[in-house]
Amino acid sequence: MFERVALIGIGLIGSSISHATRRKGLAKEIVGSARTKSTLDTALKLGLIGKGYASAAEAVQGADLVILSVPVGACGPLAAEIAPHLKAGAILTDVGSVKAAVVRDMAPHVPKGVHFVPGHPIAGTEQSGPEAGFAELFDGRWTILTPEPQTDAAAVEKLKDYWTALGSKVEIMSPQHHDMVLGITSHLPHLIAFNIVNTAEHLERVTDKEVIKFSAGGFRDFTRIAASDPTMWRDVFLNNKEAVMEMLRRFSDDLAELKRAIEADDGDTLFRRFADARAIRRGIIAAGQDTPAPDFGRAHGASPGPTDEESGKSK
Ligand SMILES: NC(=O)c1ccc[n+]([C@@H]2O[C@H](COP(=O)([O-])OP(=O)(O)OC[C@H]3O[C@@H](n4cnc5c(N)ncnc54)[C@H](O)[C@@H]3O)[C@@H](O)[C@H]2O)c1
Ligand SMILES: O=C(O)C(=O)C[C@]1(C(=O)O)C=C[C@@H](O)C=C1
Repeated sequence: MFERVALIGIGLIGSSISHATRRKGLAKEIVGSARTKSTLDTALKLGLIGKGYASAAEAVQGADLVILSVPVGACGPLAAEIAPHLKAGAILTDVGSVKAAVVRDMAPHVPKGVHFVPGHPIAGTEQSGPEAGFAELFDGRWTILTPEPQTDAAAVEKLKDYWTALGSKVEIMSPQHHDMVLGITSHLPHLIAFNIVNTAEHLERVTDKEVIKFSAGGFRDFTRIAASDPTMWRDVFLNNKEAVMEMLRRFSDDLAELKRAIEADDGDTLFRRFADARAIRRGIIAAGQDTPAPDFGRAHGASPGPTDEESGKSK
């Protein structure tokens, strides 16, 4: 499908794209760049890229597909850096979890003749780094593309075909709609997980370690989500502020209703709200949308990559 694919950023998503691209033979050559030499060395050692470059500007030269797989906040500065080096006719895309801010930050740098088609695979795990990726990550999952209406239709179609070949189902929507939907289905759940794990940790000091010792399935599921990369999620919340604030307002209203029901011994309201939620979960399962992607990652022996803080990277 492509002569030369350039991966800028080779963490969980970049490395999974490489695995899935090679699984289907979708590119003659995959090259890449990473921010640190150790990531680049690992990517070369694992065969994720055939050639590694010290800078993104060098990596994109001659590529007919360029994919930014970096934290959302890094997309704008990287677009500015690579813009003069992009090949005419190339497709430029990203995989960021937020779309309106990425379009705002990247689009002004994209040269005429380069087709910018923003994207977001709704598939991931709590792991990060080049060793965390696996070829099946996108199988049966959605990828959302958010091109401007005036974007070259053939370029959009080609990227759609590529994500389909990587295993995804593809849908096209506006960046703003994407950010509202993901605000409630992905961003708010992560905020709640980060918060509940921290609250429990603070409580642990009071209850002398019992919170962790006796933690059951419910809390453990939250700790998996809360193990996600802090840099990635900081950038998500800084860049999808409006939608997340709106969803938080709605969430707080619903939580206040539950709180009032508990205070008032109102069992009917509690039962109704819990039954509604249970029906939604059962509907998701019936629709076959509860796919076990995170377990694939664990089965492949993935381990959490170092956080930027742990590896001493600054932002
Ligand atoms: N993890 C998920 O579940 C998931 C799912 C879908 C989309 N995404 C999105 O994909 C993107 C990448 O996430 P990931 O999970 O692969 O993260 P990751 O931490 O595994 O990899 C990120 C890569 O970007 C590089 N990087 C970080 N800061 C950079 C900078 N300033 N300039 C250049 N390179 C930089 C890192 O060195 C690393 O190679 C993010 O935008 C994220 O929102 C993540
Ligand atoms: O399964 C997980 O670990 C994820 O959090 C994946 C998840 C999600 O919320 O569904 C996280 C962020 C992405 O942008 C897309 C997918």
